Amino acid sequence: MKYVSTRGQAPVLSFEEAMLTGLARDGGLYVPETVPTMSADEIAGLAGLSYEEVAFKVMRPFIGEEFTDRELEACIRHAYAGFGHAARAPIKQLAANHFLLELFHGPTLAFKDFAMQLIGHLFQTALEKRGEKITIVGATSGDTGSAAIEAFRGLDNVDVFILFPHGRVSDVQRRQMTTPVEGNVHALAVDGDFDDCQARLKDMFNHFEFRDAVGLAGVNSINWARVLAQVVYYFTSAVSLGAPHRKVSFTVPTGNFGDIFAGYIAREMGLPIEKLVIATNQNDILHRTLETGVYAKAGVTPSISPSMDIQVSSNFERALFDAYGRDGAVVAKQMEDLANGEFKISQGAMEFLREVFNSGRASEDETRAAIKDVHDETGEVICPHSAVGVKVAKEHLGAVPMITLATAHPAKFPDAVKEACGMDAPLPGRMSDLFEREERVTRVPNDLTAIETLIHNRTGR
Ligand SMILES: Cc1ncc(COP(=O)(O)O)c(C=O)c1O
Ligand SMILES: N[C@@H](CCOP(=O)(O)O)C(=O)O
Repeated sequence: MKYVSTRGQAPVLSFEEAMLTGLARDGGLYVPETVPTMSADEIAGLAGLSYEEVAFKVMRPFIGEEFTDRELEACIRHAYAGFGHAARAPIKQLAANHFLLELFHGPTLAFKDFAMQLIGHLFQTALEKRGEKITIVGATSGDTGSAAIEAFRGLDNVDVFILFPHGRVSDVQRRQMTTPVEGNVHALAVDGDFDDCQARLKDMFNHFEFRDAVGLAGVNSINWARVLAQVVYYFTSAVSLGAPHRKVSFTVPTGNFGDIFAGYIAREMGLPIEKLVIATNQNDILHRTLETGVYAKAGVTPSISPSMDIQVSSNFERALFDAYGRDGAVVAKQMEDLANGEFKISQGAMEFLREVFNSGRASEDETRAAIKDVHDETGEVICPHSAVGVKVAKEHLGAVPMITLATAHPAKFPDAVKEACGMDAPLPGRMSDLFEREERVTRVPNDLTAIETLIHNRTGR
């Protein structure tokens, strides 16, 4: 299996190379040259298998010979062993035709653990064989950072630097990043928003002298391996509701477009998904784009679902690449236009996107109302991101079962949850002393040179 860049100018890589490389050297994102498919019989054969067994069958065709079957099996087994639910991604019924896919039973209580725990083990396996040391830099609006730190803390051959927007993540999210004691973990609070953090990260990847000196690697959904690991729960949940004999739809709370793009890949592989619904909060650039055909930045407004406070939605580039018939030059031009604030998508590409994706948005009040309604109707307490999903999903319910992704545990956002439905959302016992632990964080300006200098100094590279 080979991987190509969405901008068409970077070297074609293997899975392992693409995983260790992160952002392509032409600024694009790696995608598989062709997407392997599964027949209806193969999908039907997933019924009754464990999450780990499905993960192996779904991911194996994307992963080259650099990982043996044994190595891949071991990585998958270790990745999910620490999850707090035997099913890993259990499903709950909310209404007759509406289901909630709980993706928050991993160690840091958000869906990011599904991919991050796995790539932690894949990176380790690859780096040990190669005898290499790397510097991971991640940008986070709250959840990717804690999941990355959890997956890579204490490793000798990895330093991990996480850029998060100062004052714009929840207290629980911040403390998950700032309280680990391991010396290879560096939490950096940036004076800016998530888009600034992600832009500085991409600047570092595009600064080849720095990139090569520190051995830069990325674990944001820039990294194809992150997206791949997220494809698995689309299969487990759809099959548990009767796929491939029965179609399903998904609503996905969306920010950086990685999670819903994983659903798109599942659909391309042959999973019978009728609708993939993009659910945005008040930072609704993706919903507006689907409606108008113009991707226009409008500034980020902080919300009660802070992990989705994003305007530059990185993985949308992967969808555009397919929408434009895999023409990297067109994608590169659109991304160049975005630097000036917006780009217009062609009619043909919009038809492609609208064929696959639906969309909706939830205001702050609608998000709070969805938390309350779900609690009143089912007794479940959900997080604000999941509530954005539920609100939008309800507008798209039909004959086909709808699965809404519950992307984080409510305990990560206790204030918003309490205000919305009056319920406390306590942290699980193993984290109950989170607010007594000492924080270690460095405040940094939104400035490439300052951040690169800090990383040079801390790593000695
Ligand atoms: C809790 C939560 N929900 C939803 C999202 C959106 O996911 P994506 O960025 O993959 O669209 C994120 C992060 O982005 C998140 O942390
Ligand atoms: N919501 C994310 C933003 C980064 O997303 P990623 O999937 O590209 O890593 C976060 O919590 O950090």
